[in-house]
Amino acid sequence: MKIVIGCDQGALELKNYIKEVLAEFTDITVEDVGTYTADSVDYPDIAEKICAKITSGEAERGIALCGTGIGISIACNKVDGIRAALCHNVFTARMSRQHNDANVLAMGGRDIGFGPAAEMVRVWVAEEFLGGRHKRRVDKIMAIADK
Ligand SMILES: O=C(CO)[C@H](O)[C@H](O)[C@H](O)COP(=O)(O)O
Repeated sequence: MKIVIGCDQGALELKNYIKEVLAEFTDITVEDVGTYTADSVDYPDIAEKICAKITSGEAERGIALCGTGIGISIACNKVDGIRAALCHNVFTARMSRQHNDANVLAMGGRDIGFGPAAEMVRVWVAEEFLGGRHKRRVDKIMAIADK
């Protein structure tokens, strides 16, 4: 599985740490679309880069990070085909995969500590979508864009 990861200046350290966590997985490749320095950038630009990799099929999933995770998750969810979940703990990270088939995990670098973030990422990359009644609901979410 290929995962695309990106952040703004509010989550640069968290992004670099998460890349170390993802390196534990031999079956995961990571593409970092920035930002790469502490200089201020606009998180919607990063969100667009992340989502483009997913909608083009270059990456299966994404991890999107800003100070709170709020702005970048809002931006990602403007892109058709993206289901970005702003998660705060292992439970929400797990549910975002099992029930929502989230293809983007959003977190806040000024919110989540490195330890909890590592556990969330490990769970999120491993969990599968449960389908069934959840597929019906996810299908309804995705159909909203066509209305
Ligand atoms: O978008 C956000 C809030 O939803 C993020 O937290 C941003 O990282 C934050 O707004 C950036 O703030 P900064 O003061 O420009 O670093």
